Amino acid sequence: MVHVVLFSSLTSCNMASDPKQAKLDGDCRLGISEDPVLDRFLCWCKKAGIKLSSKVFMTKHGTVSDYGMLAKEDIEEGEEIFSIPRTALLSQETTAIHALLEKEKDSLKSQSGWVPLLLALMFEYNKTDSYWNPYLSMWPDFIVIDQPMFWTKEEREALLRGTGITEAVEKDLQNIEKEYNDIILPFIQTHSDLFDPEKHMLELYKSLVAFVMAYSFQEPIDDDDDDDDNDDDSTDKESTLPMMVPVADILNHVANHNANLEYEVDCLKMISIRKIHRGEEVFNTYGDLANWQLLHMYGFAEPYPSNRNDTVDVLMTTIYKAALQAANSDTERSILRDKWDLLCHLDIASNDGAFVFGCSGSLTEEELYTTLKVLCMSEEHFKEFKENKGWEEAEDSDEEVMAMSLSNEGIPKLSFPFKQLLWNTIVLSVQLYSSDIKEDMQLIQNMGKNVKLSRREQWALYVRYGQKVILSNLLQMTQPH
Ligand SMILES: C[S@@+](CC[C@H](N)C(=O)[O-])C[C@H]1O[C@@H](n2cnc3c(N)ncnc32)[C@H](O)[C@@H]1O
Repeated sequence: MVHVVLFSSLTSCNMASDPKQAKLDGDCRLGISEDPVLDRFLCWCKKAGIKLSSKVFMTKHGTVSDYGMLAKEDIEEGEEIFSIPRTALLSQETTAIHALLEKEKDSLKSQSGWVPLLLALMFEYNKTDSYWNPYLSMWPDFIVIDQPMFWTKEEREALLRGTGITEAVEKDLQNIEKEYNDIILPFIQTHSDLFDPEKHMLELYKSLVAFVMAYSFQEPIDDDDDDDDNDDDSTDKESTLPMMVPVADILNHVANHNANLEYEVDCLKMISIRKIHRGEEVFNTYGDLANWQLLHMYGFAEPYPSNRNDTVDVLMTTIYKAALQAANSDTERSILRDKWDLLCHLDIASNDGAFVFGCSGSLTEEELYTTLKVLCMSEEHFKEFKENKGWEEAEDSDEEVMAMSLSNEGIPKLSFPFKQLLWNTIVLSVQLYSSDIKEDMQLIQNMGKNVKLSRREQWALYVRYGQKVILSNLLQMTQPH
């Protein structure tokens, strides 16, 4: 059962554009705070129809990071903590320039799919009388998050080499610049009555991208709806539009979260998924994210070992490299090249893909199992495999068997050639980092004692160490006797 505890209805709200003025209009607020910017936002929330349980409050004090939400009374499992009507969501459909964005939609298509929302944010942010002003004013200039894209290249190399983040950031930076020059700049120059090209610079755009990366939401696609549509592929949605969800985006994340966002027809609701005690922070989940993904997109990582979703990516090309290194002749190397090309052709492996390992084994077991099997198979078997373009109905293509074989229980029981290849692959992967596991372990153990680290160094350490622990366990499991 859902218990709803709402603020009693208060007097009408004067949306003062001066934050200090809002303090005087305390009656209209959806809660009380000592922060005039937050007060003004709370006032806006009430007017926008957002309902907040009287058992919680928003604050910058006592949270894991800046704004967050704390419980001032115990909250039972299944209680509604707040609800947001869909009209209070900021997206390309609710911005004042939605008609223009719709008209120009073909020229605004981009790889990220974020361009219309980013333009909406740019427009609303600079419009002093924007309906969304009290919301967006919470993050002046959007300079809030310290994602690695804002670190120097040298820092990224020194702290994050081997983690997968440096490559992801390089791609992001290239895409941001390309989208800005190819799509955003021509658009704002054409619409100079709405946008000031002097104000809308690449640097602001980069901060906005970072903001959308860390604060926007994407409604999950309902698989049941797809099933109901059964055969009609034309109705299949690839993804939903990104949007800003005021109040929900105040919540911080931990893997062991205590609340979940539910998407209903008219509104979005944050519901507690277990008892939250008075004084505890209300935590949402941003997804089952590994520490490297949290640092890349949100600029933080969970302290080791609290992130149960932690994973490490092993580059697919590393397994190929390991197989080539173990080959004894040009003929063997040439067969391996054929095998690799076929795996890529069949979309089982790729030159920029990765095998993912979590705390209990492989999370990409189908790809890994097939790759191990093909790379280790005899020339005759490979000929057959090639002629069939894969296995039609091989006994061990069964998903459960593969998952079992590549779990932490299964890996030590793999055949010798599989284990040997996996071991060689992990040895090469470990070498990609700029520090070894012992150094990182000592840093973790001495943090707060004789070791003082900056925030960036700390986050990077949690990412590296978590990954190295998974790799080191894999080394033990695959150790050739
Ligand atoms: C959706 S916002 C949450 C609200 C944010 N704390 C604020 O003050 O605006 C996401 C950002 O909050 C911070 N954050 C969220 N969870 C965190 C955590 N467990 N530890 C440290 N920072 C966190 C990160 O900076 C992240 O990019």
